[in-house]
Amino acid sequence: MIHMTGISKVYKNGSVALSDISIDIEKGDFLFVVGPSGAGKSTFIKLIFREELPTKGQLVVNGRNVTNMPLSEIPYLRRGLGIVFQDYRLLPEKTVYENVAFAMRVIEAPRREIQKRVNSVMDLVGLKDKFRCFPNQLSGGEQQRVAIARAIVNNPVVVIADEPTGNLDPETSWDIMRIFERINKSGTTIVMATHDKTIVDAMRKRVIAIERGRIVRDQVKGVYGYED
Ligand SMILES: Nc1ncnc2c1ncn2[C@@H]1O[C@H](COP(=O)(O)OP(=O)(O)OP(=O)(O)O)[C@@H](O)[C@H]1O
Repeated sequence: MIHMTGISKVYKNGSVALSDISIDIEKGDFLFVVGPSGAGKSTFIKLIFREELPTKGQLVVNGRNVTNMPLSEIPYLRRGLGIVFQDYRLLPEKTVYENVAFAMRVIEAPRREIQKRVNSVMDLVGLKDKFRCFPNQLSGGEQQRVAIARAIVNNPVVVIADEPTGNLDPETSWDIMRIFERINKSGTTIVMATHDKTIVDAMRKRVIAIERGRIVRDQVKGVYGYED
């Protein structure tokens, strides 16, 4: 599903974000990426959706070699991925319905199919009564639900999330994590960078810890492993 071999990332200013990372993430995995601030977690996530290119190494995502991918193929790579950010990144001038439907319009799905699918994912995230709202009329937790609905509307094989509960209170964070767990139960791979110790310790999923750009721990039913 996602295979990294000897991946390093050095930014233009000389910052070494990742050094010689190798990891295999398989279909259905639920992977937490933890580690101190500045360790390389966001860079790890950004490489997967080709927001950044590795400086060295091989990266294959959903059977596509990301390392030497022409720019014209990036949209096809991203169609197989759902991406969720800490700050939601919804389109402010579009309604909730349009924010979610937009991802399907881009791939020119038929109108009826869009309606059916948007209904179904909005149901899954528990937001059916907010179709006509604009993002600024929603709470942070609700906005993140919309962002998750948008991420999964095209049935991605992998959902990657960078600190999706970073701006949310503990109770709302749990609501969001239960949605991710449901998505994972249907066979979708989840890769999530997080600083949320309580959630990681309670969920006992696969955990990798990154420190100074290296994977220093890879556990099957892992724990957060750092103080808050
Ligand atoms: N665009 C960039 N240009 C230069 N250096 C960068 C860039 N993005 C990240 N870095 C550097 O790369 C290193 C890893 O950063 P990264 O954002 O991946 O860490 P992180 O583990 O996600 O941190 P946090 O938990 O604080 O979000 C840091 O030293 C950071 O300063």
